[in-house]
Amino acid sequence: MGDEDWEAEIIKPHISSYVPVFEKDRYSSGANGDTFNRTPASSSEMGDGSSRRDHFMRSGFASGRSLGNRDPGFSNNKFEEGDSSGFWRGYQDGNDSEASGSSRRGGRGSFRGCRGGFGRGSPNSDYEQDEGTQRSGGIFGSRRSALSGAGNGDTFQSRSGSRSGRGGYKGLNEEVITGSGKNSWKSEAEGGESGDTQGPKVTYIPPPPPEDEDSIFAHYQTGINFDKYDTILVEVSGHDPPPAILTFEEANLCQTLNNNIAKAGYTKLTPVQKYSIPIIQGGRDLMACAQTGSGKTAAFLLPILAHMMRDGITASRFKELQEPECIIVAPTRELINQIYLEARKFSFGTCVRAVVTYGGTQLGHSIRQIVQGCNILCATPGRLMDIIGKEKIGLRQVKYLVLDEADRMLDMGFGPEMKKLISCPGMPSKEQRQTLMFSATFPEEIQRLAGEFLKANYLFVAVGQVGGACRDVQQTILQVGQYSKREKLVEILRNIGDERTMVFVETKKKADFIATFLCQEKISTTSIHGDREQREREQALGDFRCGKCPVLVATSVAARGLDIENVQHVINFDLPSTIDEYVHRIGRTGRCGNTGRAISFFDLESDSQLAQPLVKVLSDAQQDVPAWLEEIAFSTYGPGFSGNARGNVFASVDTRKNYHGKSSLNTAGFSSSQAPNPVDDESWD
Ligand SMILES: Nc1ncnc2c1ncn2[C@@H]1O[C@H](COP(=O)(O)OP(=O)(O)OP(=O)(O)O)[C@@H](O)[C@H]1O
Repeated sequence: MGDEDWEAEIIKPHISSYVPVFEKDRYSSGANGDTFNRTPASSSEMGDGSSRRDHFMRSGFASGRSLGNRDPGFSNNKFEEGDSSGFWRGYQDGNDSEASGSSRRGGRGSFRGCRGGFGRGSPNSDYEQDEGTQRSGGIFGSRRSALSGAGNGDTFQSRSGSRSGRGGYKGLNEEVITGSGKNSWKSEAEGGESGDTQGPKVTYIPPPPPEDEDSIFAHYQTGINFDKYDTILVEVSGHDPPPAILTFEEANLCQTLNNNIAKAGYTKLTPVQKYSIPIIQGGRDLMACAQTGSGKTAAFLLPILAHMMRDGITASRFKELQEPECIIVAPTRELINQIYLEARKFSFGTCVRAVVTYGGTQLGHSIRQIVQGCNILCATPGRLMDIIGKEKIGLRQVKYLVLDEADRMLDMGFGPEMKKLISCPGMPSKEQRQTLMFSATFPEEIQRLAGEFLKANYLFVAVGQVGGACRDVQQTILQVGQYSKREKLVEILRNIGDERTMVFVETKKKADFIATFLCQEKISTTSIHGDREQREREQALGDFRCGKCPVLVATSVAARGLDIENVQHVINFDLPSTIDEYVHRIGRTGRCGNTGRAISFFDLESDSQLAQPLVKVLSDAQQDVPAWLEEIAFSTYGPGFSGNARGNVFASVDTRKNYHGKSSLNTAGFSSSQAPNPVDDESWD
């Protein structure tokens, strides 16, 4: 079946009339609606459709694979709006369960353009992160990927047999807990290499990052609102915080670090950096919460590197067992790789060696990198435990443990693994190491869990509203029913033109479907989600980054941390189930003082539970709140709800205050909550 035939199958309902007209940016630096007393951070190519299509076929998503040649059952369903028996309806209902998947599986096997996930056994949603999210419940043994290698035209490959055969498959890409001792951590990669399981061998070796200085220090420009960061209120709580610094000079970094900072184009500290750098340099544990895109990565990397240099760190040598001084963990592969590149940049010209390891890549390759020397290990959790289990990494020298996207690292998905990590033999106790947690969101319950990882006197830094959205993102919420979403999406994307846009959907299969659909519409698109091979994921991200594919359809795997230049729009085709997720997703635009736009499709049928927190996020960020959304929020939560009132939607402050603290001003002039007896070490279980 030719492409034309495929296109003919997409039924086009009438185009709805409303397309948001993007106003001129209307960032307001006035009163921010924050009801807390805080101090300001500063006291002082694709032209025509056919080429887009061609490109789509060449690279990234579904590349080289037939968009035709589909299963008759699938084509019979025709993606018709409202066709309740069809595939479209099937996944929109979220019934992705294994039980209901048999008919879809047939369709999936031969529908090669729209790969991945049909009939996958995750109920309701294929929400995924790299590792761990779905490590319990119904997905064991149910995962199957579809096509391999981008651009190679490969045929469908199911991995489900081998995975389910291993038993206890607990992650999307790696890890099986087999039960005992240090060897209980097994990965897909390990299975393939050690031969003790039947898993497929993971052979992907990521290309080495460029070595030339220009590439290492390549950066994008700060935006027009960068200076407005200074007006954001900052609150520090905890006992005896050190004063903030105002300039890089005050950080007293060594010359090499200063050179690297200058080469990176940093001239001025962001608020989270002003407060976090002295806290970390002072040896304190830290939980820092600051808006997306405001420089949290450098806020922990710079003081750690400064300490390492101050301590006269020596170049680590080839050894079978490496003992890094710093371990950084993050929830997704792409994010940890990005952090690694930042670490490499700031440590340029020093003897500090950073190494990255993450799932979906050949374990042997990671080990070869590690044994050559490792001062800073950047890792995703599953792969980290693998490497520790293989006795390639020892923990005795760990002085700094960093959890980026810390709320995610401590939640149900990764929390148990993080707990295992800190209980690993050799890991210094929390009193003996420095533990640093960073995120843009920090729900109260997660803050309490964090106490187990942090010294009792840790400091809490809140830049702006904890869990609040970046104000440089213009947010628009549109009421769009599920059967009108595709048309609305196309309408908006045509209006946007070639500006870089991330489209978030809720499931992996929908990511594929929407990417395929956009391709049909001659909009050059690629996709990233957890069922794609790592090679494909990196290819997709690369094509998006360089502008070859201006549209990236993504699941939540791309919601956090990714720092991609020039992402001007985020579209929530599906709203996420939590407001924190929403905040992270829209934070892929409007970074580092640049402006961005986010449009979200609000489906009355499925999104009403998000109305209240959405109203709050919008009003806190001084965005227009649609009257209809307020009405839904009121009707859902009753007359007591006030969109502007601070509800219990976020942890608006350091949770220790709710129990012990009283606010006072410290010498630096910022509010400091006295917390002499902060969080007790609550039992995790
Ligand atoms: N002081 C600075 N001056 C100029 N650019 C900076 C500065 N600090 C950070 N940046 C740049 O700002 C961008 C965003 O930084 P970063 O990715 O660390 O944000 P983040 O706060 O971790 O975001 P997220 O919450 O989405 O993870 C990066 O490109 C980074 O290089």
